[in-house]
Amino acid sequence: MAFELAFSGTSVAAALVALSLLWLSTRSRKPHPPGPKPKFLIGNLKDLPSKGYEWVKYAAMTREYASDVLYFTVLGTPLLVINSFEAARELLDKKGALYSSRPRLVMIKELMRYDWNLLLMSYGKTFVAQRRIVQQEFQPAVVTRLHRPVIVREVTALLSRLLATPDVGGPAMVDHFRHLTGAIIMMTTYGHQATSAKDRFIQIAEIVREHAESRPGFALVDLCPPLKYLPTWFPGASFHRQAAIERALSVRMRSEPYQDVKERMATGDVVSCLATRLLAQDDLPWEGTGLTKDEFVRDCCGDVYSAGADTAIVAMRNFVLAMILFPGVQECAQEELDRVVGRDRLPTFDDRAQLPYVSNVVKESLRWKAVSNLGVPHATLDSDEYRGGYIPKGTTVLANLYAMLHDESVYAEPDEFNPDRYAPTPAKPSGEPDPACAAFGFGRRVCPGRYFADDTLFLTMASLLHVFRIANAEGATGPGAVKDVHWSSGLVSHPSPFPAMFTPRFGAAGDVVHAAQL
Ligand code: HEM
Repeated sequence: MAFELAFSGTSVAAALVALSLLWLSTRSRKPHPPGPKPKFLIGNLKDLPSKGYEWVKYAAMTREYASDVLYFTVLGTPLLVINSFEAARELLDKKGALYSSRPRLVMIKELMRYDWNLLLMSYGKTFVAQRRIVQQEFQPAVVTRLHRPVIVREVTALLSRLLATPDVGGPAMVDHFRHLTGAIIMMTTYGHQATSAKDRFIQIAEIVREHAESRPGFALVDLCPPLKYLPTWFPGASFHRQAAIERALSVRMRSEPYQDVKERMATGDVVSCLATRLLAQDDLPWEGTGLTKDEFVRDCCGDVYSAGADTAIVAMRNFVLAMILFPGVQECAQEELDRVVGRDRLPTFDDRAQLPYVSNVVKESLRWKAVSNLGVPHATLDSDEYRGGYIPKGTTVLANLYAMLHDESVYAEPDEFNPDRYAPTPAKPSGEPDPACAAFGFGRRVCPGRYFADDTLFLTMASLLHVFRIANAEGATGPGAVKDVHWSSGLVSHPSPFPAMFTPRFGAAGDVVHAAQL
């Protein structure tokens, strides 16, 4: 594990004293779930997988310790890693009330003051109130009525941009998808039309999101919280300066687009969006949160971009990669689209029921490469027991979504991209399980944006497949057509950049897209 902070001998000494006390206070005589034996003071610090692909290494440890849950202590902090659907259902779903908090995360939440954000917020009144609002706003009926028209418009705009620049290098592809998801989220949340991926609000949100997302919980101050009391001038306490910069950015991220929509409301130049709807609502559950109504609405709006933009971009990039590497899948999906949609219009949401194969491509994209391999860490609100193993209060819990979505006993040949696996067979009348039951997390923290995400992914993937043949930069497809793609660690696993080419599949493709834009 790479510490992200510089630290001096003095701060290490201070940390050691604090750790000894912590170590003594957290030792338990009860047996914990299986895992490597902890060492004095540092616990299992050296046993934790590092240097990338941690999810694969945790999955391998499950075989080594013959247990689907693994227990570690890291500098006094307990950590539980869940490697199977069954254990995730037992603990995170069925005992949701116990497993629904988030870890302390000193650097991000206490020093960067990102504690206003739902994704990282610990259980409490503000969490319950904010979660209710975000959940209501992104439930299926609201997504269908309010958000689908925005998705349709922005997906059509993406097709038009790709017709103009069919050959997209890795970074350009990210920009195309960032423009798409950013424009959808900025419009649904603030009624703001983003005209490029360089939009000012998208840019600020991106910087903040990148900082918050990169391996939260693994800065030295997270592993040894008493370090946060070191004065700013103290050798090794440079994290305070870093946190101050990021704190200011985080304030801008949630304040500037919100201020902007309120100014537009004052002049009457505004379309209905999350901010206007919430501000007009009399029964918002903000009381008891310690915030004013204005601050509460501002924070609910701020939640959406930070949790929703990058996740969808990564799912889309993984899909493009799969379409290049598995051309047979691409052809089957295009055959279905030609049959159901024809070649004189674009696919719509109403077509979905007649497009089972394309719908299964969406599912398989979320399974083949999980957007968030280790999910967002949960934390226990009280002690618990699982198969005789004691799990203390305050344990950080990682759900290894990769291990669940690549479990060979659940998904045959899990590394293959095979949408047919979801089709019913005599042996498996319901097909293999829908990966949504893990890809979007668990229990009371399950992703509230999952229906919105599913709609966005369906229309984007169906439309790209309908209009374009997707290939590598030389126009080739098949195994080996893209080499050396790596996935990053962190809350979201980004693939490294790879080039792709989007070539119109039929002569009238441009006209069809143009007609849909009118
Ligand atoms: C492919 C797209 C997406 C994936 C794979 C995804 C996945 C996830 C996962 C794994 C979690 C953590 C769940 C847990 O802690 O157990 C989560 C949380 C969350 N997601 Fe998504 N998400 C996606 C898109 C979106 C979108 C579009 C939104 C916008 C509304 C959104 C909003 C949220 C929020 C607000 C949370 C925090 C919920 C909480 O902590 O209570 N997500 N998502």
